[in-house]
Amino acid sequence: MPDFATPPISPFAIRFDAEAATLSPEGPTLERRMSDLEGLFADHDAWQAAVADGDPVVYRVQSSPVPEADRELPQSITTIERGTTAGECWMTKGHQHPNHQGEIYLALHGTGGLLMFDGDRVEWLDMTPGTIGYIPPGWAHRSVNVGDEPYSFLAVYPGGAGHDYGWVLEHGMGNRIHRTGDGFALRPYSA
Ligand SMILES: O=P(O)(O)OC[C@H]1O[C@](O)(CO)[C@@H](O)[C@@H]1O
Repeated sequence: MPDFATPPISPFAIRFDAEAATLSPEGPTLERRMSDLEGLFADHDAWQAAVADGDPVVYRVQSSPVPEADRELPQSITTIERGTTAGECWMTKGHQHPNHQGEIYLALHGTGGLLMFDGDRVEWLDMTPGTIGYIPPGWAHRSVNVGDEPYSFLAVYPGGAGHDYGWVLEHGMGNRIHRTGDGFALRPYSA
């Protein structure tokens, strides 16, 4: 499996294939299965049943070789499979940057959304191919697949930003995203 490069890194070109949703050269690929999303779906029994029933891959993150190290600027492509758990759309875990730094996402394929929460205000951005979603410092962020096919997006973020998953478990994300007969709906977090 490819590794991250070790700083100091010499300048290099990264081939971005938006159609194939790939970065080349490749760094590591992270796979998140249903079991990795413990405590995040509202219906714990449905989550547990999905884990028992094959523990499906919910999303994959393919990185370039640029590491998550201070002052570096890593990139990755995340692909979230289509699916729901008790009606809740499949999504990333979501995280806060512990030292509050911004980030951008560029939607590549499928239909998704970017849910952001600062502990008080909640924001939702529709993400369709070509949309850049800007995540300001201090906003926890989660991507959601609300469409009928896999949803892919490119992320570019400060390497020292970090991932605080505990913040999301403690504070929630403000809303939950449910599939409905004709699309999707944002519902209060407790629902
Ligand atoms: O870290 P999470 O919440 O599982 O989400 C994965 C996504 O977030 C990132 O860590 C960037 O914020 C990417 O690598 C990937 O797009």
